[in-house]
Formats: sequence, structure tokens, C-alpha cells
Amino acid sequence: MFVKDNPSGTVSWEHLRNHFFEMQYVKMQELFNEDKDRIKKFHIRWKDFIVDFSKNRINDTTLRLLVDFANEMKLSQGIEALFNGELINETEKRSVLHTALRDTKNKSAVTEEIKETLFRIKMFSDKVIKGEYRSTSDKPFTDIVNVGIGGSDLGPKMVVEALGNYRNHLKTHFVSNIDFDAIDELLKKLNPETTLVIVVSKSFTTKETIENAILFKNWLIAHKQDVSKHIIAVSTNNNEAQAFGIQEQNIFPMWDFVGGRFSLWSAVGISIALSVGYAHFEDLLKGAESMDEHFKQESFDKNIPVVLALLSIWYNNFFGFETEVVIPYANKLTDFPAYLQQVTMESNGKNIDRAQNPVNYQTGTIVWGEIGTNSQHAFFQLFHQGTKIIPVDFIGFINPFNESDMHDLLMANFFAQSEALLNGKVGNYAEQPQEDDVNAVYKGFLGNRPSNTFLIEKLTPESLGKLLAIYEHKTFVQGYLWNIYSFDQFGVEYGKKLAESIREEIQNKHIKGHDCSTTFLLENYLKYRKKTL
Ligand SMILES: O=P(O)(O)OC[C@H]1O[C@H](O)[C@H](O)[C@@H](O)[C@@H]1O
Repeated sequence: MFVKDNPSGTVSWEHLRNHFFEMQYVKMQELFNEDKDRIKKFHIRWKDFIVDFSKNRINDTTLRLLVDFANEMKLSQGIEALFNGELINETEKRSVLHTALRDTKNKSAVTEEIKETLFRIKMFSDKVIKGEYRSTSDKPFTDIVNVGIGGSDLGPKMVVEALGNYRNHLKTHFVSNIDFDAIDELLKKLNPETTLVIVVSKSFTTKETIENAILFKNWLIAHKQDVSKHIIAVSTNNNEAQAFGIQEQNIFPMWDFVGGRFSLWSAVGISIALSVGYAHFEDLLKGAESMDEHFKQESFDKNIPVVLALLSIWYNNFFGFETEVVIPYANKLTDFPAYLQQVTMESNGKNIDRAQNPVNYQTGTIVWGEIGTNSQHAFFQLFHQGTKIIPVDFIGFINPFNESDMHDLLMANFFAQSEALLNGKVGNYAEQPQEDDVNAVYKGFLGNRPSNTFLIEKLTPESLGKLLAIYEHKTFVQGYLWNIYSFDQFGVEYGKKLAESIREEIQNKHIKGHDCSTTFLLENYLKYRKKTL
């Protein structure tokens, strides 16, 4: 089981704090000048991945002290507890076994159930793709609508988009928000006769998802379609799904030991198997499985998720940098930052430690991002010359899916940005300021801005699986070392309850018991709401 020690009370934390006082003014440019082989020490080459973490404000001592910290907090024990299925989600009394979903070697009872489900996903997706599973009017399905939100949307949606080059003829759509304007637009494009709806909800009680599912059900009924053929579900809540009108053989199971934000590897990812075929879905799982092995076996200083987590802690807890950004140089990864936000911020946005005390140090980093090069033309100015330091994860691919010289230009930008953030305007790039340039002072930039670079051979189902597992494990390591519970989300649940009671007040046109600001806003909402239906 997990230790419950306060990280800020450990000896290694104290050492890190003292070391920070030495390092805070050290320039990375100097570190690179002093050691021309710096890259040799601070990169990890693993399969088709190179992770270069040399452009960070670290030296040998930093890495050693960070690893000492992980050891003092008994991280190995934590990793073992995760993979062994111990009840590490203590507040909900659950194991955390998303890794079992991709573990082909495990022979436990849990994996039997998982294997059976994977087989069902394979059979079902094959049939739909081949046009053997047919609609009410005996037609093959053309469109898939995934109705779900949070973990039942973000992961699958991101993967379907990321693997766009592997997609088959099926058109896949994702409906998450309760925004009728958006759904209406989609409905106009869909043919009810050839539309298959997947209601994905671990709990089958999430209001947004159920409202949207009802909307699609009514739409299908209005168009005389057999709901039992056109709607399938993924849920732990078999009873509710059946009560909704979904046939038992069309309900794919979920398990309590898989958190929503870690669930794309389960039947929650059925839209992935449908969109790219089961074989590619399996490759995604294989990629993640190989990262799981790396994470379990590799020493901490060469362990990709561990190193990334420790660097993030170094900046978050010692330098006081508040956010970190992820910049994939691939349009197909447009949805990656949104997915990552749920994985990291829902997991580690906690302020009570595992011993029930308020924490006296920072936890959950704020993660955001956007694809390159678009982001360069939007917010990179602040990275280069702003007052805030925002560590960057650059993610780039050596080979594009479709060969083109354009890729070299894209990647030239990728390399240029991290180099500029490191060096500023010096060395090869220094311009001699013109004596009469009154703006010279505005044109300098100092560099010394940290980044990690992921150089990956190609964006494939397998490499994507590896990448996602890296960030999952990074999140786990951070939560573990911060001594918080990463696998519950009580904050979100409270928000859901509040919305329910406000909705009732709106329906009854009776606003009561709020602060004066909320009362004012609700009263104005009711006053100007012109309901025509
Ligand atoms: O899959 P569901 O039970 O419908 O839950 C969907 C989402 O609901 C909440 O927002 C939770 O905080 C998320 O973790 C979860 O992914």
C-alpha cells in the first residue's frame, strides 16, 4: 500500500530546496557551454522514442536528488501497488487497473473478463465495418455517434482524430455537451436509417449523457428505427442501460477499477475499434503495454514517465512555475491537450493529502496546449519574452504519414522553437544591434526557458499508445509523490449536484437560497429567457 508521508518533510525535499537556491540563477546556456556532451546524460532513447530533457534547469546533482526523493517516498512500492491491483484508490475503495486492460501476459481472473470483452469488441466492430451488423431497414451503418462526456469522450475522440490516417469508411461523431444548437446541426447531416449510437457512460447517470442519449433515442423512434438495433452502450451500470432500452448483448462492460479518464483502453474505446478497425486498436494497446513494462522495470533516472514527473515537480514545487504546456507538431493531435487536461488536472487537482491533512505545498500543475506551428503564431510571444516561465513539452514525428517536403518545414519550426527558448538571441543568431535602433531594447531575448522534446519516429497506433501511457504514468507518479489521491474526483461530483438543483429552480421559476450575485444572474436569466418551445 502507499506510504502517507508528507513529501515536504523528507530529507531529500530539504536537499532539493537547498539545491534550488544554487540552481535558480544558473543559466542553461552556461550548462551547455560547460558540458558539450550534456545531451548524452539527459536524454532517453527507448524503442521509436527519443526524449531529450537536456534543455532543463538541471545538472547531475538535480537529477540525483530528484531520484533520491522518489526513493525516499518509496515510489517503487507505489508502482508495485498500482500494477498489483491494491486498493490504492482508497477513498473509493477501488483498485486502479487501467494497465490490466492492455496486459497480455497477466493471467488473473480480471484479465479473463477483459479478454472476453476485447473479443466482443473485435467481433462487433468487425461486423459493423463489414456491413454484417445491419440497421432496421437492413442497411449497413455509415455513421457512428459516440454519446459521452469527460473520460467517456475525450480519450476516444482524441485517438480517433489522431489515427485519422488509419480510418475506414465509417464516419464517427462525438456528442458530449448539452448544447442543442450543436446537436441539431449534426442531426441534419445524419441519416437515422444508417446511424449507430453508442451511449458511453461508466455510471449511466451522468446528466449530460443521459439527456443526449434520450434525444437520440427519440430522434430514432421518430424516424421509425428500432432502438435496440441502433443504440448500444458501454457502462458498469447494466440495469440502467437495459432500462433505457438497450439489449443486454449490446451492452459492453466497464469496471470500477478503471477510472473514466484512463478508460479509452476498455470498451469505452469501441468508437476507436469501429473507426480504425480492431487490429489498430490492439496495436494502440500493445504500445501502452510496452510503456507499462518500461515504467515498471527501468531505473528511475532512465524511466521516461518518472523523469518527466520529477522535472515537473522540480518546477512546480521549487521554482514555483504554475503551468506547463504541451505542443504537438501534428494537426492530428489537436485534441491531445484537452484529453491530457482531464488526465492530469482531474487526477491531481487535490489539496488534502493521503493522511487527511491539508497539503502545505503545491500539487496539480495546470496543463494546457495547442498544436505547432499554430501556437507559435498565437501565444509563443509570451514564452519568449514574457515574465512567466512555462516549461514546454514539444512532441514531433520524424516521418509524416504522407511523404512531403512540407514536413521538414513543420519540423524545422519544432527544432527552432526549443533552441530559441534555450539560447535566446545569442550565438549563431545574434544580430548586431543597429546603433540608431531605438527599439533595440525590445528585441533582445534571454532564453533559459526549459523544454522537453519528444522525437518519435511516426504517429502510429502503437506509438500513440506509448505516448498516452507515458502521460498516464507521469500523472500517477506526481500524485503519488505529492501524497494525494489521484483517482477520485469529488469536486466534480459536487458541481453536478448543484446544477441539478438550480435546473429545478429554473423550471419552477423559483430562485432561492443563493448568494446575491448568483440570485441576480438567475433572475435576469429567467426574465429574459424567451422560451418558444
Ligand atoms: O462515464 P460517466 O460515468 O458518464 O462519467 C463521465 C465523467 O463524469 C465526471 O465528469 C467525472 O469527473 C469524469 O471523470 C467522468 O469521466
